[in-house]
Amino acid sequence: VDGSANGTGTTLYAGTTSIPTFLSQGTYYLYDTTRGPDYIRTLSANGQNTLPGSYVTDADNNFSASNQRIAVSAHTGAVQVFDYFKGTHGRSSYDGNNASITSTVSYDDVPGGDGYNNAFWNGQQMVYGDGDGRTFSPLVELDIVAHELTHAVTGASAGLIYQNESGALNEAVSDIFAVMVDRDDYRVGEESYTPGTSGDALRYLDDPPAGDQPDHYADRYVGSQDNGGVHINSGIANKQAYLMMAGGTFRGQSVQSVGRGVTEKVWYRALTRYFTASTNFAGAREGTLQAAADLYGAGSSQARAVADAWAAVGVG
Ligand SMILES: O=C(O)[C@H](CCc1ccccc1)CC1(C(=O)N[C@@H](Cc2c[nH]c3ccccc23)C(=O)O)CCCC1
Ligand SMILES: [Ca+2]
Ligand SMILES: [Ca+2]
Ligand SMILES: [Zn+2]
Repeated sequence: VDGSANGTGTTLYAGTTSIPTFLSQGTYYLYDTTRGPDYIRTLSANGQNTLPGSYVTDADNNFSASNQRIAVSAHTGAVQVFDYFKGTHGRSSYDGNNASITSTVSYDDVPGGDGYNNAFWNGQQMVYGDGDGRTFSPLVELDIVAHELTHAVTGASAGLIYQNESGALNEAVSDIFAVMVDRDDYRVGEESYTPGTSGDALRYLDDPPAGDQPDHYADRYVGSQDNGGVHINSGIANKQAYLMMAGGTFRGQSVQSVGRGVTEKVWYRALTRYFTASTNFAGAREGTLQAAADLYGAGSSQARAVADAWAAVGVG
């Protein structure tokens, strides 16, 4: 699928003269067999809640209908995130072993009513709602796809338990790699969040409080909502990563910018080699410091930036 804006897509069967037996000749699918996994594929639940749903097809490979464009967005996003983890981190799919990837769009509309206002990784595949048109338009933008597929990477590596501090770290890892893939901003959800309002986003790594999140450990949520605030306290680690990327002086602590390239390498190495299921924010500081020491040396300016950014958000 070339994923061009007008929704055309060329499904690739490179390397195979015949297509998978169950796909019909002369019909186009969002089904990519060219990157290592047996398939990266995108289907539709057609508003129902049965997964994985049915293939989204087109006769002339011009996926221009609105339902097709939604599917193309999720599909090209999945391919781009696959390419990111492979190209930048040498990871072949979310499990490092070319696991196939399935996405399903148009999940679980309210019967005769609004689209589902969320998206998720269910342990096996990515699932996207069409949104209600007020809070969200279809949640298939690149940074949300990257957020969801990163949950799969986390699940196949650190396995950070999805509650309290380890859950907030799980969430932050997904937001951090969301902004690494969707490289032109530090925000998550800006394309699909509140279609009637421009300039806002679901979350802001540069300014977590703009998304009702804390940006300092002293302000962490300690209640039981949202699995102990996993989408709330992620703001603390999100801000730490932002300060590594962009630098700045925050609450009196100066941090030297190391850029997105160093930040993504440090956080990827920490996630895949040092974080475990129960890693909390203190553990995340240790893991990112160790990763920076491995990559650049314990006394390096990069390691210093990691420590300063954690200090700025009140950890360590
Ligand atoms: O992956 C995640 O962390 C979120 C998964 C939420 C979910 C979990 C379990 C079953 C169903 C849905 C989905 C996203 C999320 O952050 N959801 C938040 C914010 C949100 C989206 N839609 C909502 C509707 C109502 C309330 C909050 C929300 C949440 O579920 O809290 C990630 C990027 C955008 C959507
Ligand atoms: Ca973004
Ligand atoms: Ca908006
Ligand atoms: Zn998440």
